[in-house]
Amino acid sequence: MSQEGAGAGAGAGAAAAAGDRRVEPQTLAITPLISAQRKEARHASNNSGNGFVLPPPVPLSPYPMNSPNRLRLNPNNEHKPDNYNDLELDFSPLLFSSLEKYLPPTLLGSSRDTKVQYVRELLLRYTPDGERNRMQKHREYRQKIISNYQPLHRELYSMNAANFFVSSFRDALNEKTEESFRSIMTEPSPGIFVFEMLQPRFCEKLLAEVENFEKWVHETKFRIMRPNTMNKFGAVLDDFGLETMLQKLMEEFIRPISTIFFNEVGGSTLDSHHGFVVEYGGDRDVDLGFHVDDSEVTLNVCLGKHFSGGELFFRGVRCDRHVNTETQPEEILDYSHVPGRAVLHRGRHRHGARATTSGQRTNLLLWCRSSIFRELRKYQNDFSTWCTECQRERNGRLHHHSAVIKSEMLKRQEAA
Ligand SMILES: O=C(O)CCC(=O)C(=O)O
Ligand SMILES: [Fe+2]
Repeated sequence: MSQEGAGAGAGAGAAAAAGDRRVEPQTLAITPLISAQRKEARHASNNSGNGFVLPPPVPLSPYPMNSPNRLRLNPNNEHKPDNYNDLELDFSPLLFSSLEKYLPPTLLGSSRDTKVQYVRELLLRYTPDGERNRMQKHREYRQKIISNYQPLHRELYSMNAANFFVSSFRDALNEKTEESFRSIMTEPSPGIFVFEMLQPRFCEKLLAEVENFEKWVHETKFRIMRPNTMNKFGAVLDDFGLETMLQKLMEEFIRPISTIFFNEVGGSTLDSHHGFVVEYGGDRDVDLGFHVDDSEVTLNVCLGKHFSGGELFFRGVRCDRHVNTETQPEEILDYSHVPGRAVLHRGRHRHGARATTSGQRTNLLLWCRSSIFRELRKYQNDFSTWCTECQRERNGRLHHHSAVIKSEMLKRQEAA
């Protein structure tokens, strides 16, 4: 969660607390390649000034410089890329397939493994050291958990729509049309969608699995990372083996919905996620402050059990620049969780959760991200397609311009 929003106590991104294995897009910036090449060229022509040519400088990079992997400038648009979705990769599978057409021609026909290795090496070269270390540490952390923790319900670890979802949700997802989605949803406030999603049996099993994991953590005294810096309790599902299932949940179920309702924030290109549960009541967290999520689209489903309180409160969608601007009355929405029922909203829709006043509440959260959207966002400063405040500013500018034009025209008419 980003540390934003009035009164928010949120942390600087879940990545910091319980990092996502996939790398954020900023690590793929093209600029370092250009400057590195320039530096090389400068060194190559280095002359000591006394007639002797200096030996080539020792490369400071830990990566061999003899034959660095490169992409072609002109893509081969005829090439049909492989699908990498089923692989456990440290970068988004979408990156591998979309970069494939830029591979050197000799590699285009090679095995998936060869291509993965080539592209991975290339991506790692542009990943800053700190980020690379963090990724490596997190990989080791997950590996340690997965090789020691014994799951309670193995059937949860691979996607099984018939056993996980209620039939109305499955039917709508078979059709994938706006009409079919609207038929199972309500939209109590613009951009907040509510629908029945999880079967009670699935919720029970997932709750039991989380409990079992926490028991293991307690018994082994394993120090786990919490889902984000705001929640002291809860667990990252991706860290104990549920990553593949949750990635499928995002790609096959949430992305089609987001393509229709959240296209302007990368809904159709969601390619990584952070999946976790939050736990309130009893000796767990009480409430959650006002914040925005580190996601483009957030899925929040209540798993149970019995509780009172814990309402979600929403206060309008804002970009970074406008995150602390005031709420308009029409942006206020309070929502009460119901087990099995999902809420889907933009990550930038400001929200929080009120105190769970009795019983216990556990919710499944899937923060869905789009690396392409994040990359493009860096070059923009007007987000009027989704930020209400940018929209208001834009309307103000348009209004002003048309008023100026009108008065100019009047002046000219009077003068004529
Ligand atoms: O407790 C809830 O339902 C909200 C959780 C949430 O907003 C989050 O974890 O980002
Ligand atoms: Fe949130």
